[in-house]
Order: sequence, then structure tokens, then C-alpha cells
Amino acid sequence: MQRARIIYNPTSGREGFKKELPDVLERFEQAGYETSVHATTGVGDATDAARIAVERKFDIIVVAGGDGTINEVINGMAEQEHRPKLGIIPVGTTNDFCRALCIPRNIQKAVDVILENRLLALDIGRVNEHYFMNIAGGGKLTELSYEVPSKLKTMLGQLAYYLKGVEMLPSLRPIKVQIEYDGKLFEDEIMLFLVANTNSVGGFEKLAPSAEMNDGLFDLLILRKTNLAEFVRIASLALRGAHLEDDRIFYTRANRIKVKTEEKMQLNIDGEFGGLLPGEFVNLHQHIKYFVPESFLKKEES
Ligand SMILES: Nc1ncnc2c1ncn2[C@@H]1O[C@H](COP(=O)(O)OP(=O)(O)OP(=O)(O)O)[C@@H](O)[C@H]1O
Repeated sequence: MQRARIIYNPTSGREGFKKELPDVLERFEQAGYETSVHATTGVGDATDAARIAVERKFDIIVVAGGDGTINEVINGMAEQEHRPKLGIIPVGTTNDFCRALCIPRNIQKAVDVILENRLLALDIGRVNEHYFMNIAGGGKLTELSYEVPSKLKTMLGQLAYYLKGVEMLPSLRPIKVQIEYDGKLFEDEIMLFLVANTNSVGGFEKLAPSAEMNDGLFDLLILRKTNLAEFVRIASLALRGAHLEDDRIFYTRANRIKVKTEEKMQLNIDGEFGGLLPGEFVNLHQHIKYFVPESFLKKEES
């Protein structure tokens, strides 16, 4: 009999998962899984819970939470030799990663995806000793993802980011960086850089349009020094996915990226503060096996 461990964050999003948990458990049992549950108790607990599930040789881990909880679970699994298959039930506020995987927002429909048993191995990133599934980056504006309080995100959703972003605009300034990517060198003053594994970030679904999740490569996107007016213009282009042609943007794909800065620059990993740069980003090719919907497989093939 296969064993499933459900790890859920009771505080994620609108806190609706607990109500549906009995139904979810019953469905896994009926599908032939021996299932047990862990509710996370605070920051970092999902990482410990995933590590324990790995040690106990669970066949699958089902994570119910937002991007933060998924990231923590991946951090608990990534270094282990036995890596359970990963099912995801999106109950967070932004759920960028689930959007990238085409996993439905409805809890029972997300369970359908897992029970349909379609698997695909996808890349994850490592920077210094942290792992990420979506995106990492640096520059003042990336602080947005953790500057916006959770409560405000629950209330306002995406709008919360835009409001806070506008508030931050006047304090944006360029920083000199050296970025080595697959043996080549980029050197300039920049506003921000992003190392993306998926194409969907903070509601900008076309930010890294050709990011593929199983090709062993990151999309590297750099915004060079701009003034405020240019910045607003490029941000509005980015909403439509029309920013790559702009001469203020540098865009390439790479497997290994090293970033050094002359001044202090914070590192952002999947939307959370990840310490300070320098950092070395490595793409771990097809490192985690996820349950994915048919629509995602079709998208990958096309
Ligand atoms: N019991 C808990 N109480 C408070 N915080 C918790 C608890 N369990 C986990 N957390 C923390 O909550 C943080 C946010 O969770 P998560 O990302 O799942 O939800 P979200 O913020 O609603 O969604 P999203 O990240 O998609 O915006 C995680 O970083 C996690 O460490």
C-alpha cells in the first residue's frame, strides 16, 4: 500500500483547507493510500515535516498551502536521496507556482489531479544553501514580496502588491553588479535581477515568457539602471510581456549564474528574504517529481 503524508498550513490564504480535510482524507484512503496529516505550526515547520516524511519513506507528500509552504517542503526534500512524489493543493493567496503548473484553485479538483497520477519531473533552483521552485532575485523591488503583510494580501490579493510597489518607487536606486552566467560576464548598474524557473511571478504571467520548467536552464532577466519614468514604462510593458525587446532589459538563459555586488543587496528566494548576496544559482535538472494536470502536459508539449 502506498503511503501519503499531507502537510498543510492552517494559516495559508483564506484558511479554508481544514474544513475540507475530512473529505480529502477520505478520497486518498479510497484511492488506496494510507494517509496521515501534519498541520504546520510556524515558519520552517513544513521543512522539518517534509524531512521527517522523507526519513519515514512516504511515497508521496501532499502540500496544501501557498508558495511559502511549498518552498519550505521542497527545502526539506531537495537534498535527500529518496524524494517522495509531490502533490500540491493551492490554498495560499498568490499561488504563482500552482498557476505555472495549471493546478486548479479548487481543493477537490487539485486532489483529482493527484489521484489521476500523472507525473512530471521538473527543475528546481539552488542558491547558496537554499532551494527554490519559482524564482529568486535581488534588488529593492523584490522586497515587495515580503514587505506586503499577509493580512493585506488575504484582503486585497494582487492589489496589495501594486499599492506597496507605488509606495516604494521613490526609494529605488541602481546597484553595480557582476553577473557570471555559464562562463560569460554581465557588468552594469542595475535595478533588479531575476533568476526564473517558471514564467509566472507576482501576477506578471509573462515576465519570463520562455522559462521552461524541465530544460535545466533558468531565465535570467536584468533591469538596467532606469529613471522613474522609464521604470513605469517598462513595468507596464512587462504586464503585457512586451518588455524583452527594451534596451534597458538584459535577457538570457543559463544553467549556472554567479552574482556579486559592490554594495549590500538582499536576496529574495521564492518571495521570501534569503540573506544577502553574493550568490551562486544552480539549476537542478528534473529534481522533483510533481503530480500535474493534463492541461500542463499539453502546454509543455506545444
Ligand atoms: N501555524 C502557523 N502560523 C503562522 N505561520 C505559519 C504557520 N505554519 C506555517 N506558517 C508560515 O506561513 C507562511 C506563509 O504561508 P503560505 O505561503 O503557505 O501562505 P500565504 O502567504 O497565504 O500564500 P502565498 O505564499 O501564496 O502568498 C510560510 O512562510 C510559513 O512558514
